[in-house]
Amino acid sequence: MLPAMVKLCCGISYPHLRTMAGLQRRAIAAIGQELAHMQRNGQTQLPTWTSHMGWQTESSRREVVNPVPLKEEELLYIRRGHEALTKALDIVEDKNGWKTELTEENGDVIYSKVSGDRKVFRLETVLDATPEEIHHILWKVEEMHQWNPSIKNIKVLKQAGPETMVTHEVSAETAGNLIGQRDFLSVRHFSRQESCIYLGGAATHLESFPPQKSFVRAEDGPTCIVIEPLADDTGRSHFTWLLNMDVKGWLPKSIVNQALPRAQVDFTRCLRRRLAEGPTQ
Ligand SMILES: CC(C)CCC[C@@H](C)[C@H]1CC[C@H]2[C@@H]3CC=C4C[C@@H](O)CC[C@]4(C)[C@H]3CC[C@]12C
Repeated sequence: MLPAMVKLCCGISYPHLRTMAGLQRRAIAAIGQELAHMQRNGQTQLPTWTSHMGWQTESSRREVVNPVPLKEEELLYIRRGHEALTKALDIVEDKNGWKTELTEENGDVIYSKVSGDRKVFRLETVLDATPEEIHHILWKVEEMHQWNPSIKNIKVLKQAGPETMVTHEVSAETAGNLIGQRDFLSVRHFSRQESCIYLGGAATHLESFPPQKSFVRAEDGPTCIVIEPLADDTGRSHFTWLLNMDVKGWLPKSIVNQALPRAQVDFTRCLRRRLAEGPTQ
């Protein structure tokens, strides 16, 4: 029944899909990835025309020996990851209403705007590394505290396929951090469209990991990082990062709205330094 429904929907929507642009395309790509997962696990068969949509995931292109079927719960996290990414891209791609918050000498520019009930920040900069190199470092979340003093510890609690994970993140209690220590429970998801890399994330819940007394649980997201290669063939990338965070606790908005763009600049400075060190095994 489900495969038949999928086929029917695909057939009806094909002409519309071909004429879509921008964000709509990305949303469709996200749905496509999910279908690709289902297909890989033998849960459904896609019609042959879908091969034109670029819906194969990186891992489905590789030879999978003994693929482990994804559980219901894992599919749920993958869906949440997609959703977070799509929502965050919606925010960054809406060009209206942004104002320049700060401009750094190294080229970082942070823009802000009010989205929903809070201010969100969009950092734009150029990094001296390829999207692959940046992604490689950012996806190894458990190593992030080694090069970034604003992070105390990150643990991967669940892996849902190769592109999605649930993580517990603890920020550090550093002198510059006016907000204080926070912990986060997030779903993190990545997707690749040609040479661009998209990292999305949002706060989530795990019954086995409720908020703890020792931390104020903050909520990150919907958030995203977009990494695109520069067109000039220099191996550099354009880096866009949407910080959309509810830090919780009782803090005046003015303090929070000063600390967040600072945290973004600090994080990016550390990322630059880490990239300059090159790959480590
Ligand atoms: C100001 C205080 C409360 C928070 C400061 C630390 C902030 C900047 C830290 C805490 C958790 C961190 C995130 C943890 C995990 C990831 C996933 C990774 O693939 C990209 C970076 C990203 C998205 C980090 C960005 C920076 C981050 C949001």
